[in-house]
Amino acid sequence: MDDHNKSELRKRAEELMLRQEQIHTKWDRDNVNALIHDLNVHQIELEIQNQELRESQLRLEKAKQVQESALARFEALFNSAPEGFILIDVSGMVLECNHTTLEMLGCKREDLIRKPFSAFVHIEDQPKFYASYPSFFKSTYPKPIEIRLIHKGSAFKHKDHSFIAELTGCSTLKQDLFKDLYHDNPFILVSIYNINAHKLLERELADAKQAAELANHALLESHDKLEATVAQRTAALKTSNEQLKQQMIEREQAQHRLRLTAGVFENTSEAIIITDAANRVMEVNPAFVRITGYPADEVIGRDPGFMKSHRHTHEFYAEMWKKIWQTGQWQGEIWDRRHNGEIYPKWLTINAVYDERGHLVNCIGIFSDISRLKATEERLEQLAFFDCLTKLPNRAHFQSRLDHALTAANRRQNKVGLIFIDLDHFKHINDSMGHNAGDQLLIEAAKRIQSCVREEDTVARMGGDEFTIILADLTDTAKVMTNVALTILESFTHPIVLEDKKLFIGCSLGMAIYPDDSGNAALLIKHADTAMYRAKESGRNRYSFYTAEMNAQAQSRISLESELRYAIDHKAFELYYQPKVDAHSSEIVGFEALLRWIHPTEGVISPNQFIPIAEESGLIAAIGNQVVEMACQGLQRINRCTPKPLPVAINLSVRQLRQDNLVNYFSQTLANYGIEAEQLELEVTESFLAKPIEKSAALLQALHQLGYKIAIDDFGTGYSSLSYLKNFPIHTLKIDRSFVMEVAHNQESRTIVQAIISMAHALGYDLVAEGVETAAQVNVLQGLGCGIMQGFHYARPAPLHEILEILSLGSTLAIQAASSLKNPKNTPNEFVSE
Ligand SMILES: Nc1nc2c(ncn2[C@@H]2O[C@@H]3COP(=O)(O)O[C@H]4[C@@H](O)[C@H](n5cnc6c(=O)[nH]c(N)nc65)O[C@@H]4COP(=O)(O)O[C@H]3[C@H]2O)c(=O)[nH]1
Repeated sequence: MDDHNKSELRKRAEELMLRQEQIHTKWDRDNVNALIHDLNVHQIELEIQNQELRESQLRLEKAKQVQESALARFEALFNSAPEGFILIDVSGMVLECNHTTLEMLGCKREDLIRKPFSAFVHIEDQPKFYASYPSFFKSTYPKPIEIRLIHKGSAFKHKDHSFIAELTGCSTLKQDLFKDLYHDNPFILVSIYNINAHKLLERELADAKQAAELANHALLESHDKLEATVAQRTAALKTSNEQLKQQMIEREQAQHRLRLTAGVFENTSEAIIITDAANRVMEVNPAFVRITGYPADEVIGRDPGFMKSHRHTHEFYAEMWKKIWQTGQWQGEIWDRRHNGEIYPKWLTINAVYDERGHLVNCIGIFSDISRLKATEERLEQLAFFDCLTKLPNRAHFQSRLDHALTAANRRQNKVGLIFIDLDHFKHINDSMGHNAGDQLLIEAAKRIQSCVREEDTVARMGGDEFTIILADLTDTAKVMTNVALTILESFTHPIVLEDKKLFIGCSLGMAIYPDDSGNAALLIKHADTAMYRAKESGRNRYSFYTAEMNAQAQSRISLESELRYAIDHKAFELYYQPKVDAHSSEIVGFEALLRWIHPTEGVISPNQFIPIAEESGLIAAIGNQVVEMACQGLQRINRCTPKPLPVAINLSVRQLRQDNLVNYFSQTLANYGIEAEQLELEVTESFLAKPIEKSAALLQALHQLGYKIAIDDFGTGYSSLSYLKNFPIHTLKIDRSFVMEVAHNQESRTIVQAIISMAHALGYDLVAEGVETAAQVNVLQGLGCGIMQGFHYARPAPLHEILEILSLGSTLAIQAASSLKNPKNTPNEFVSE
C-alpha cells in the first residue's frame, strides 16, 4: 500500500472514531457496548480487509510488473519488428509508429508523430496514395499498395531519397484499446514493408529476364540463322556429296564399262579389228586371231585388205566405204580369206569413230564367221524346199516353180505342161518289203523320172509315191509331153533291184496343159491328178491327157460322196447274196453278201462304184457297220430256212479293218442277233495282209479267236508268199476271177490256179473259185482240186427274199432253182454286164 492509500485509510478510521464518540454521547450505555462490539468487529473486518487489500496490492503490483514487462516486450517487439508500423487516422495524420518506421523514413519520432504521412510519400505517388488510402478504412482486408516513400536521412543511398514500400492497412485493430489516447478519432494500423530491394531485385530480375529473353531471342535468331546456314551448308554439302557419289558411280561405271569392254574385247566370240584414220590395223582381239588364223603381230599396222577373197567387185568395196563415210556404219555379208587360204563368209559390221571435231579417228570392225550359219541356212532351205529322200523339190517348191512357170508362160505366150506320176502298186511293195525298200524304190524312181526330162524342167516329189513334172516354155506341148511320158514309161520297163530282188514297177501318168486345160495353177494340178487317176483306172502303167469329160467325172464323184452320206443316214443299202456251191453235190454251202446301194434315181449301184469313194472319204466304217448288221439280219432269216447253218461271207475293206472298235462292234452286233461267229466269214483282200504284219496278224488272230472264219479274197493278184501266209489264221482262199476266167483256155492261168490250189491244200485252207461263168471252168477247176464255186454259172447275187425263196426248196433243189438267178428277172439292175 502506497502512502496515499495509507493516508486515505487514516482518514476514514479517524472519522469512524469521531462517530463513535458522538454515538457515546447520544446513546445509553448498553448501546455503547454493542457499538463497541460492533466497532471491534468492524475493526477486525477492516483489518481483514486491510490484509486483503495488502494482498491485493501485492497482486496488483505483481500484475503491474507483469503488465509492464509485457508492455516492454511488446514495445520491444513493436519497435524491433522488421516492418514498419504506423497508426494513422482518417486525415492521414500519424498517431503512432515503431522504430523500424523511423529508420525506414530516416526521421525522428517528433518528425512523424502528429504529422501527415503523405509528407513521406513521393510526390509522384501521392495521387496513388490518396486514391488507395481510404480503402484501408473501408475494407477488412484492403489491397496493399506500392508507393515510393521518402527517406529523410542524408545518408540514404538513393538519389531521390526514395524507396519502394508496400503499405498494408489493417482496420481490424480494436479502436477501444486506444480510446483514452485518440478518443473517437478512427485510425488504422498500416504496416510498411521496404520492398525496395525486392523491387530492385525484381526489376533486375525482369531486366535480367528481358535481357535473357533478348539474349534468348537473339540466340534463337542466331540459332535459326545458324540452323538455316547449317541447313544450307548441309544441303550444299549433300548436293556436292551426291555429285561426288554420282561422279564416283559414274567413274566406277566407266571403269566397269572399261573392264567390261576389255573383257568383251578379249572374250567375245566375235572378231574385233580396230584400225586408225589411215586404215591401218591397230588392234585385234583373240577371236579375230581364232577366226582368221592370223596372229596379231602379223596384222598390226597393215591395211585389212590383205584378207580379201577377191570374190567381191571393186564397186562392192567402194559402196561399202561410201556408206561408212555417209552414215558412219556399214553392215553386211562379206567373203574373206583366212590365213590358211580358205575363203569363208562373215557377217561384218564396221563402225566409224570420230573425234569431237568430227575427224575420223578409228574404224571398228566386228565380224562373226557365218560359214556354219550359211550351211545351216542351206540345209534349212534344202529341208524347206527339197524332199529329203529323193532330193527333188518338194510340194512347196513345186508350187512356187509352177507359179513362176505359168507367169513366164503368160509373158512369153507359150505353154506349160504338167505331168502327175503315181507309181503303180507302190503300196504293196512298201508294205510287204518294208519302208527301207520302199525308200530305195522311190529314190530310184525319182532318178529315172529325172533322167527323162531336160535340165530346165522341174521334177518334184509331192509326197508318197507321187511325182510331178513341170515342162516349161513349150510350144509343141502335147507332142513333147507324150514323148516325155513314153520315155518315163519305157524307163520303168527295166527292173529295179531291191534287196537282190528284181522288181518291175510301172507308173501311171496324168497330164494337163496350161493354159488349154486351166488358167490357174490349182486347177491345173487337179486336172493332171484326175488324168492320172484315169490312167490308173484304164489299167495302170500308161499315160492319160486330161479331158473335159474327166472333169465331169470328177464332179460326179464329189456329188456321189455327198449322196453316199445321205444314203448312210437313210440306210439306203441292201445286201445281195451270191451262193457258193459245191460243184460235186450241187449243194449251196454258203453265201457271199454283196452290198448294193439302192439309189432313188440311178437304181441299184455297184459297190465297185461307191466303195472306193467310201474308203477315200472315210465313210466305209459307217457302211461296214450297216453291212454287219444286215448280214446278221439275213443270217437270222436264212437260218430259219435251212436245216443246217450256212455261212455268209461279208467283205471287209482295208480301211474298215483299221477301225478301232471293230472286234467289239462285231461281237456286240452278233450277240444282239444271236448269231454265232462261225457263221460269219470275213473276206479280206490280199492287200490287207500286206499291212505291217504284227498289226494285221493280231487283228485277224483276235477275230479268229472269236470264231470268225477268215477268207482271202482275190487271191493271186497280190504278192503273198507261202511263208508270209503262214503268219495269218486263214481259213479259205478265194481264187481271183481273173485266173478263173482264163483257166479253161490259158495254160499259164491254169498253172497259177494249180499252184494256188496245191498251196491251199498243203496249208489246209479251203478253196473257193470266184467268177465261175462256164461249165468248162467248173470242170477244169474241179479237175485241179477246187470244188467250191461261186459265179454267174450258178447264180448271180440276189436280194435276200429271192434267196430265201430258193432256200425254202432245200439246198440241192435250191441250186437248181438258183439257176433262175443266172439271168435274173427280179433284179433288173443287177450288173449283167459283169
Ligand atoms: N463278171 C462276173 N462277176 C462275178 C461273177 N460272180 C460274181 N461276180 C462279182 O464279183 C464280185 C465278187 O466280189 P468281190 O470279189 O468280193 O468284190 C467285191 C468286193 O470287193 C466289194 N464289195 C462288195 N460288197 C462289199 C461290202 O459289203 N463291203 C466291202 N468293203 N466291199 C464290198 O465290191 C466288189 C464288187 O462286188 P460286186 O459288184 O458285187 O461284184 C461281185 C460279184 O457280183 C461272175 O461269174 N462273173
